[in-house]
Amino acid sequence: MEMKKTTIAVIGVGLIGGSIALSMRRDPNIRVVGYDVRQDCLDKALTLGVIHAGTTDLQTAVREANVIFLASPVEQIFATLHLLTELDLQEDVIVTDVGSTKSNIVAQALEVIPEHVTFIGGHPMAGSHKSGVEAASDRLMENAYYVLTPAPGTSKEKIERLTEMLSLTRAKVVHMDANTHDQVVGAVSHFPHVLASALVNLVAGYDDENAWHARLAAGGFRDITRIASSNPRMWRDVLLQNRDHILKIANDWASALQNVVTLVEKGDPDGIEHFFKTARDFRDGLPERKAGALPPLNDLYIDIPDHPGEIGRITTLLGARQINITNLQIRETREDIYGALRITFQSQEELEKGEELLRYFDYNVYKR
Ligand SMILES: NC(=O)c1ccc[n+]([C@@H]2O[C@H](COP(=O)([O-])OP(=O)(O)OC[C@H]3O[C@@H](n4cnc5c(N)ncnc54)[C@H](O)[C@@H]3O)[C@@H](O)[C@H]2O)c1
Ligand SMILES: O=C(O)C(=O)C[C@]1(C(=O)O)C=C[C@@H](O)C=C1
Repeated sequence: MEMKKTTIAVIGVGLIGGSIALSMRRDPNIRVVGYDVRQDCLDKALTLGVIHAGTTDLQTAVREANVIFLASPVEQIFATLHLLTELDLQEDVIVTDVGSTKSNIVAQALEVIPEHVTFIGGHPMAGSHKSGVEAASDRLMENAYYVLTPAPGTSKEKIERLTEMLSLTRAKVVHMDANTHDQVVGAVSHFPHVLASALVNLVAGYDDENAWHARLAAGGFRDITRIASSNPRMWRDVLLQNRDHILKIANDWASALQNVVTLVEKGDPDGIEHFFKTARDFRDGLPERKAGALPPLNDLYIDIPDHPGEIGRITTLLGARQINITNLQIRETREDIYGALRITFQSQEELEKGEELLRYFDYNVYKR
């Protein structure tokens, strides 16, 4: 007898929705239906094999769904929650979201969602400064934390069902209340995006006066500001939704900066060194994502400009330094976007050597 398929609806088939869809597709008994306001996003998702079917009609997308993932920008998640109240849904459906903020979304969902629907807030702590389904990957969330923020009283069985389904992402699912999530993630994700963009804007102003700024911006500036290339609208929404925590963190940040200014004004070498040392010790002690239960990934992703000969140049550079690779895959080749090359190295050590080398030659490289 054929097993009944589980249907997943992904609302917003971009970077995160697409990555969820790809992970869910690991299970042959899951059928993934994508909904997006943009037909071109659905077309790309179908071409890339991210979803089984796509529609711009929300009712069609959700009618058969057992689990609905809301994966649009945060402001649109609110709008979709409202729309869902007017649609036919399965009796035991689970609705979850992937929004970067949680308190307001969870509060809104509890207010509007009908009783037969279970809402469980969610947020995968993995992503990229890139947007769109073409950047989606079934490995994006591997070994990352995936936070669920079930409201008190949520059915344990439904939480377990969603948790089991999320094991397909290979992320580590953890639970916390929405406010704790917003405070912690405000500090480790939201506010860093503010800092990165503020620093870039400051330097851009200096660069207007003296164009050497952009030219001399090397590894340090690029490392700390990578996330300033993220989607401005997404971060606009995040800041507005996490207002109180952001304001508190910004206040603490201003005091922290003032402390350094005072040390510099006083010319206090021990204080300055201590400032850098405490930061280094905490940073070096951060748990590494690769240290999960799964074997480490030796994959490196490289953005390749659409110039002839770029892939040959990359493999020649690696070969000349005897850096061994075991696999090479062109992830996306379309006229309208850059290609992304995935290189699998023989070992973690070779990956690190390759990464350093390619960064030196100005390639935009990243690990997942
Ligand atoms: N980018 C990250 O690093 C990251 C990480 C974790 C969570 N998130 C959260 O994931 C969500 C999606 O972010 P993303 O980076 O995948 O963005 P994205 O721009 O890559 O994808 C968003 C998709 O939603 C679609 N969309 C817009 N309005 C819609 C609507 N009303 N209904 C349905 N679809 C709609 C867009 O067309 C697009 O395809 C956001 O809520 C964000 O806070 C992002
Ligand atoms: O890696 C990045 O580019 C990200 O910004 C990912 C990141 C973050 O770590 O801050 C951004 C937003 C999220 O909601 C979760 C993860």
